[in-house]
Amino acid sequence: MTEASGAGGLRLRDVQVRFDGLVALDGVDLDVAPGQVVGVIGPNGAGKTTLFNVICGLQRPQRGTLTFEDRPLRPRPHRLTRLGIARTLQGVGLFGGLSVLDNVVTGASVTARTSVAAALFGLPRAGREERQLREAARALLDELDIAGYAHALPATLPYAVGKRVALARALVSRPRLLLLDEPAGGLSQAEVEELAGLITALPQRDGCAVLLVEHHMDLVMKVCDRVTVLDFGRVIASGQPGDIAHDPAVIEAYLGEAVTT
Ligand SMILES: Nc1ncnc2c1ncn2[C@@H]1O[C@H](COP(=O)(O)OP(=O)(O)OP(=O)(O)O)[C@@H](O)[C@H]1O
Repeated sequence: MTEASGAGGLRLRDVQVRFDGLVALDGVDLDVAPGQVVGVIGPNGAGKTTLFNVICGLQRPQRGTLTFEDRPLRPRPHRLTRLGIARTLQGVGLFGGLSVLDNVVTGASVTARTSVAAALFGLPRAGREERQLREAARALLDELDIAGYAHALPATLPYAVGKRVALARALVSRPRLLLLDEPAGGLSQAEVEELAGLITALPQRDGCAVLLVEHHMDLVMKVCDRVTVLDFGRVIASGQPGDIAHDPAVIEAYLGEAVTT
């Protein structure tokens, strides 16, 4: 396990988001070090989605700072991959008219785009990069055990396969930080187990760090190096999963529900 240092990875300090009178995030600090898997949990309405949206650039905080790799981070949803950040969304969110392989390729279209000009004018570099990209996409499908679906359309896929395709699409840009929004939603227990294996392996990919916003407590406790717990927009606990599970404030926030490791 890696200790949180904040250096180099993602760092949020004193982030506040208000919706009219409601404080959705209240002075939130969060660190995700390179190669670390960090979970964000909390009861309904705790601010998890708002926090995810702040990091993706979908929500501007009224206060606070974000840094990534020691530089100020001003995220915009459509420019995240250029910064070395990728995300998967709740549900699946694939392009219905594109094959699985083409869906994965779109995940890299920003970083790998050989300059639109090169593609437009048919320069050889464009073709070569396109081929390399498709090879990388195929390799990812293989790695995620879904190569057999490369030419299928999203509507024909089992739900869990669609989620893997979405993961492949996020990974093809070789992100240094991957944001996962409730990846276990809608999966069976066996599929969650498989997902746990995939997430745990992610840091071996170029030291990719993972921020996991998730309701599924078993998954969080199993795969995370550190966990941050939100309640009413505030961080009420942050630490290793084993400590979090026994933290009285966390147990109270979950109204005594078992937080199991
Ligand atoms: N666009 C918005 N306008 C007004 N209030 C909002 C908005 N988005 C979120 N909120 C409120 O902010 C608080 C935090 O919501 P958020 O969706 O971030 O919580 P959450 O932890 O993701 O909840 P859940 O687990 O139910 O998805 C809630 O009280 C919610 O009602």
